[in-house]
Amino acid sequence: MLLISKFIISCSKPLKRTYCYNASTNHYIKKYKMVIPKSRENPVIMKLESPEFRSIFTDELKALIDLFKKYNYEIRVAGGAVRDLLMNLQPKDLDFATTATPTEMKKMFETENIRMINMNGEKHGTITPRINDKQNFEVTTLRIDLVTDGRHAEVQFTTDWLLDALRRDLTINSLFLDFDGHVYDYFYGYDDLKNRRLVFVGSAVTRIQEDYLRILRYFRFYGRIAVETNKHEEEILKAIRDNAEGLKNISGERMWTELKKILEGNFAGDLLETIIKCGLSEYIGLPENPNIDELRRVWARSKNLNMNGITLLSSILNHIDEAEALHRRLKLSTFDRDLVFFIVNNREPKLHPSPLLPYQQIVAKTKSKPSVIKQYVLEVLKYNNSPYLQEMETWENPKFPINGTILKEKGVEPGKVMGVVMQELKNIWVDSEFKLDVDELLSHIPKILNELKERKKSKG
Ligand SMILES: Nc1ccn([C@@H]2O[C@H](COP(=O)(O)OP(=O)(O)OP(=O)(O)O)[C@@H](O)[C@H]2O)c(=O)n1
Ligand SMILES: [Mg+2]
Repeated sequence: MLLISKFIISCSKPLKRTYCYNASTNHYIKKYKMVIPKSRENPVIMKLESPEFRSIFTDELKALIDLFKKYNYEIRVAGGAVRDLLMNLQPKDLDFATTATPTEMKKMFETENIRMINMNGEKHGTITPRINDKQNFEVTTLRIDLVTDGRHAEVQFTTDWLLDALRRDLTINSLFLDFDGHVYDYFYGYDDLKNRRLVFVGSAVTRIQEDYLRILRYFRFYGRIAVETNKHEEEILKAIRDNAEGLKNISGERMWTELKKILEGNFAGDLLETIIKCGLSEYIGLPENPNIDELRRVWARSKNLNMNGITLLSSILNHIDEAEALHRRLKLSTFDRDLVFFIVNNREPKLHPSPLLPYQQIVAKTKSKPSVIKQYVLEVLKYNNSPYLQEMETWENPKFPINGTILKEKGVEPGKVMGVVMQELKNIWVDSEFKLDVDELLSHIPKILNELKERKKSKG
């Protein structure tokens, strides 16, 4: 049933606005109060004409724009892509906002025989048409988030661009761009972008309580935008500290996606320290007593080495149990999980006359993927700012001179036994610092086979 609801909107400006909405949710919301921060009377602030902007106009996008025009709906680029274009960056992905409701969009695309994919977003207003079987566009109806539990929102569709800007996290992410290049900025996001100032739209507390992941998004964008380390507005840090617990219900995967970007961005060491100081550790899988001194050391010596996020994060871990706890909370990928374990186990500098040899031996002995283990070793060398990093980068794993054919000729039966013999010979070769030749290696076969027999016997 379609209901008309009245929403009272109070502003920080003297003006008081009343909005009427076509509400298609199940609830009849009698009164909805929201505070509108200081906003621009005329939101169009400039006309963008950069090469990056021109480059978004694929044939598919042009077809999409024509379609919305034909049906009289407004559509604009929204959020992060506008921010990136204003910084003369090529946006990674384009999000679109429209005045058309999902039902109206579906009808339009069906009439025009345009396929829609991934209908999961419909509830929150997102429809994804695929044009010319080539390009997908995520188009989301303008909305306000009515009821939020810090993760999910119950939404109300609207045709008011200002209200859609108001539900967004940061002012720099609350901009719209039409296809003539007009930038719409209600909450002074462009000024903040120019001043490299990172602030929430209106109240930081409200925005964070709508979605606690925004705490981490804040730090991520700080790394992207700010020019100076840790110049946060006190009100924002307070809002983060006071709402840290909200992160407890956010999924590990989503948090790790954000945290990894923070750790690989600008000011990563300082931001991680701030994150810890704000009391986020216990909710995001970090140790209770993180090793801040080691974090500072690693950051100071290795910040320019393009470390994997895991490498910097490892510095705060005191022992392997803390790496396990981190993985339990953040649900790391196999690569990241094994990397954190590898670093914690191998970060003590190895004392050897040929400093790289112990690492090269680890790579050469591995049963799985030597190229992956080499990457792990490179991360350990970055962690320690080792002068041998470059040498290790160019080092190639020497080719093991024994293969299956040679072993077969020597009478080793194929299958499990051959696998064991091969690995044993490889270990002997690696321990000889890659020096033993084929004949010297083959002379070890009888001993290995004997040991195998003995082992079998003792197992019974
Ligand atoms: N928790 C979130 C997630 C997203 N957004 C809004 O949705 C837009 C798109 O979200 P997303 O693609 O996740 O982020 P981007 O800002 O586009 O950043 P990125 O370049 O990493 O995609 C954001 O710009 C912001 O306006 C938000 O307000 N709150
Ligand atoms: Mg985006």
